[in-house]
Amino acid sequence: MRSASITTDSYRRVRRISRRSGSNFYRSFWLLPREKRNAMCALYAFARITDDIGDCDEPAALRTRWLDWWRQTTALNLISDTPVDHVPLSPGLADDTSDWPIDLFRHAKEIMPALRDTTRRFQIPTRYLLEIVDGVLADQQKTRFDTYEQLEHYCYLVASAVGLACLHIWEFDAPLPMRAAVDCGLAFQLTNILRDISEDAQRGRIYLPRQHFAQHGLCEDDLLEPRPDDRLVCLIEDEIRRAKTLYVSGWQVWDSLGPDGRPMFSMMWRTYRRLLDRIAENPRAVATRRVELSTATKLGLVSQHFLKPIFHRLPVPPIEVTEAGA
Ligand SMILES: CC(C)=CCC/C(C)=C/CC/C(C)=C/COP(=O)(O)OP(=O)(O)O
Repeated sequence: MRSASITTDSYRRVRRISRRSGSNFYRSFWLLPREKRNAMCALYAFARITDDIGDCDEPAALRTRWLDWWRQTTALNLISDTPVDHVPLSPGLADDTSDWPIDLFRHAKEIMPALRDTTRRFQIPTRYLLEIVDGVLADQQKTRFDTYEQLEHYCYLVASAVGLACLHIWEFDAPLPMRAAVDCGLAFQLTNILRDISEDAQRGRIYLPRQHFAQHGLCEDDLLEPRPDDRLVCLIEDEIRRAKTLYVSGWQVWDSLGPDGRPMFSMMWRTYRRLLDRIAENPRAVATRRVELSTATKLGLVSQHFLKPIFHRLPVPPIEVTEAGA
């Protein structure tokens, strides 16, 4: 197959992976012009597959080997165009790649051409993509954080690095709004951690730092109690306040974006900020089950699509700032 049609086919695959993911973010991709939307699908498919390797039902040692191979494949593909079949297999990985999880080998062959095209077209530093893999790799080795700084570093890798890559696709006015982009990633990831807090705890993963549990006289096992006690609710409320402040700082990304990126950024920000509001409405509930946005809320957010011509001029709703500052 000629290289142009390999790339076209690869974009078809990443669009399908993104569409089928059911992600809260996918709807916002439609606010971008086609070339940028395709690039977002390539980035999303890459992050989705990375996450799926880390979450698959195989022993941690094996997941780590697959992630190592995935990291090396990404680096070699993006930096030196090395075909996926030529990437050496690390010791302990089965030669029969059909036994690999989630069809990893096939996925790699399918998505790398689109990812390579996207990173070159939009000059996305390879470093950000490798950082995303590093975050998921770290998650295999360490499922607890002692301090908030350690949690921040993890969130930087799995979320802020995604945001920094997005900024290259959306286009921004230099200089890169690094602090705001990092805070936005932290805000999203903290929201995600709060939403999934009970599911993750059942799977032995606790992301909120021990330092914060200790401040409330709690230990991590308290997360597994069927009836969350008031101290746990206070801990969750503290994290909600922290996340709200990060959303305000993260919103400053908007100022640096051009007209293509603003609607999508705004919708992503509003979707996850709304999710945080849902969590805040009943912090006790989130300690025992995952909270979702209602279909009506999702439809409301989608309807902003029809405001596209004026959307990029909308400022952040003042209520968000007031709430976060409170
Ligand atoms: C500057 C900037 C834009 C920063 C933010 C970067 C960003 C988009 C981070 C995503 C982190 C996150 C919570 C992913 C979950 O995705 P998912 O598809 O699993 O989400 P879902 O479970 O809510 O559907």
